[in-house]
Amino acid sequence: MTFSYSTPNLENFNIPVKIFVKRSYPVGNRPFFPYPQNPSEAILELHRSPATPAMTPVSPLLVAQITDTHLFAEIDREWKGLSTTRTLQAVLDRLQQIQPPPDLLLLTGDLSQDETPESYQRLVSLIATLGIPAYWIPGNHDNIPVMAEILNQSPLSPEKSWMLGNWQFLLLSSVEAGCDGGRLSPESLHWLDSQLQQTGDRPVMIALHHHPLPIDCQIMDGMMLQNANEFFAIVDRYPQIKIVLCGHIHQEFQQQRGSVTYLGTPSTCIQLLPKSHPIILDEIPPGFRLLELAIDGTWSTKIERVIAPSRPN
Ligand SMILES: Nc1ncnc2c1ncn2[C@@H]1O[C@@H]2COP(=O)(O)O[C@H]2[C@H]1O
Repeated sequence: MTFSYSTPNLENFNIPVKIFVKRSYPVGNRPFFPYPQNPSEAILELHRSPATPAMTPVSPLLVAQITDTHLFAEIDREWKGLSTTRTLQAVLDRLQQIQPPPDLLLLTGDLSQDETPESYQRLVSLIATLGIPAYWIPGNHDNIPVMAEILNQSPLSPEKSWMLGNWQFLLLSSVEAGCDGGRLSPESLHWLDSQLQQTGDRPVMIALHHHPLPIDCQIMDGMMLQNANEFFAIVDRYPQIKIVLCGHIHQEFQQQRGSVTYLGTPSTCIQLLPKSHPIILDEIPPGFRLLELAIDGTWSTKIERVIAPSRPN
């Protein structure tokens, strides 16, 4: 949980103070220390220890990834037998139960199925109920100009590079116009490299829609990141990169490549059977990913799945 304060009493710090309160929510198996849950206690703590760097977080971050929501303009319109709005709602209901709530939400593309302003507007309204800062990247099903115009309202942010909890987050657009497969343009690869040069030795998480590693599914692998080798050539030069996160594959995936763990995440709607040829729909319920990121660069993750009513209750 993050409390942000900028008060007259803290003028001597001369910067807005972010206080990271140790959480007790056990995503992984690490024990957590008790710490004030009340912002005023945390402020007192800071006053007592002015030598403590004000921006130094002391707690792991909790990040939630939701992906491939495939929303339509119409709430009850179904895609392959599921109302994508209702399955997303079930995921958000579960996220709302998590206490303390996640520190940030990553939306990793294919957010609309019909590319309508209404579908993106609904996404904003649904996400807003959580009150969690959210960041997004497009997928191959998205209409980037439409989404960029609508997904710029609080709590959604247009930022694609930021630091939180000592971690650097880099969100990459891997969409190639008119293609289902992904590609990082020369400009995007250059942008990634230049961002990484500025991160020092802070741990880094990169997110992009398309999967850079094959998942042993012929059709999906035909739509993976087409120039993954150019991506790896950069990633391999920065040992501080810990995690590369993707959507697109509608299934759980985890594979190590060098010092980096590549993670794929279930969609909030339909699921694909891993290693299926051709593509086969999986009966397993929709889901999302939680990641806990510690200040020292260690991390843990898990998938949660939710049972979603396909019709209104
Ligand atoms: N988040 C991002 N993902 C992919 N490419 C990016 C990202 N941010 C910037 N770029 C690329 O970097 C370029 C910088 O110059 P431009 O803004 O003209 O165009 C930008 C994109 O091509």
